[in-house]
Amino acid sequence: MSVLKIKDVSKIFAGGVRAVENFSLDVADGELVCLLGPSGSGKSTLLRMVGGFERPTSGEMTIDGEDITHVPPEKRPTGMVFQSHALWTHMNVFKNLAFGLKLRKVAPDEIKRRVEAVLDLVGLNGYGARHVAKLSGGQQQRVALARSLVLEPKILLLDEPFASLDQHLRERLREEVRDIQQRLKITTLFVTHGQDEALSMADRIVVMRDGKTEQIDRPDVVYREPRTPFVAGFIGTMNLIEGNVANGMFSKGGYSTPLPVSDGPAILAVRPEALDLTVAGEGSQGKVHRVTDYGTHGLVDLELNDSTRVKAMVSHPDMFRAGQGVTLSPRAIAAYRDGVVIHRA
Ligand SMILES: Nc1ncnc2c1ncn2[C@@H]1O[C@H](COP(=O)(O)OP(=O)(O)OP(=O)(O)O)[C@@H](O)[C@H]1O
Repeated sequence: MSVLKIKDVSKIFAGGVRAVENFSLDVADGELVCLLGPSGSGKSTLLRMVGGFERPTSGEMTIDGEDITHVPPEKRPTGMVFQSHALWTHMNVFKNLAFGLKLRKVAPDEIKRRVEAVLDLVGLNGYGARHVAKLSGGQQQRVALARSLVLEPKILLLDEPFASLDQHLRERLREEVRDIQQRLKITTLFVTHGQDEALSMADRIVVMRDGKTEQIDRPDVVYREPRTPFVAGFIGTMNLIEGNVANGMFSKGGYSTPLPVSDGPAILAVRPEALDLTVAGEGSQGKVHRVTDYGTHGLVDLELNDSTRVKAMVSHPDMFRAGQGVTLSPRAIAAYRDGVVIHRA
């Protein structure tokens, strides 16, 4: 059953910036949905509208069937964790967490119980008396998460909460947050522009571009069946080869492959891991430009005859060297025309 319903929501800022346009999404109970997209695609604006920090220009939002479109943030059953965590640095951890509960007139012993439980949940057991300013970046971000969770929101809103942390810590916190989210079964909207984050955490991903939805699907589906060339190029590494189709053959720079679609321009999409290379003298379709050995696998950068660059993942990089001619055999392809998929095999 869906808890959060966003229906035809738009936000046009003063000056005419269309940050979000006719956006609709239903989020199921306990689901974690990632809003993924490049900078400026409207992710934060959308999240802020759900949290009540920004007013939609049009459209409506409901939580458990109740219209929240114009309800102020503090009256919504949502908890938001911002990129810059905005903790009260003059207070200790306990006071940071207790503050919201006090405002809600929760009894002191109940406050103590809830704060301790949530500190335990985020791995900060015993940190209550510590001053926030004396904590590491990762610990501060855990306190920020705890401060939202202690109010037991129906919906947790996370706006790039790990953006300021180093890669290693980011990966650890990502796993911790996913664990906590699944343990509490808390419905969560998570903004990120990191595809790894979205692919590893989300039940579903919303790929956004220019304030609009490009695709809403499970991570594996977004990866394997991107609906548009934009999604194909944004998620993971993808070769997007712009060429032409004539009589059922796609060609580009000396490379050609059967493609059963009508004549005209097409973009061929092939993942590096789905492209087999064979060393060939005569009749080669491309030339090896560079080989990188990553130990577990290799990556071959090659050039088609017209200088189009293509990447292929290989299991034996030592079989290839710069300057060699190769032929290309894709094992899985998709083709796009006019921004939509026209063929998949
Ligand atoms: N208060 C504002 N006034 C005017 N324009 C704004 C305002 N806030 C955001 N915008 C514009 O709305 C668009 C969407 O911005 P938003 O911050 O939602 O994108 P985003 O996808 O979250 O980007 P990022 O990943 O960089 O945070 C951008 O063009 C931005 O410049």
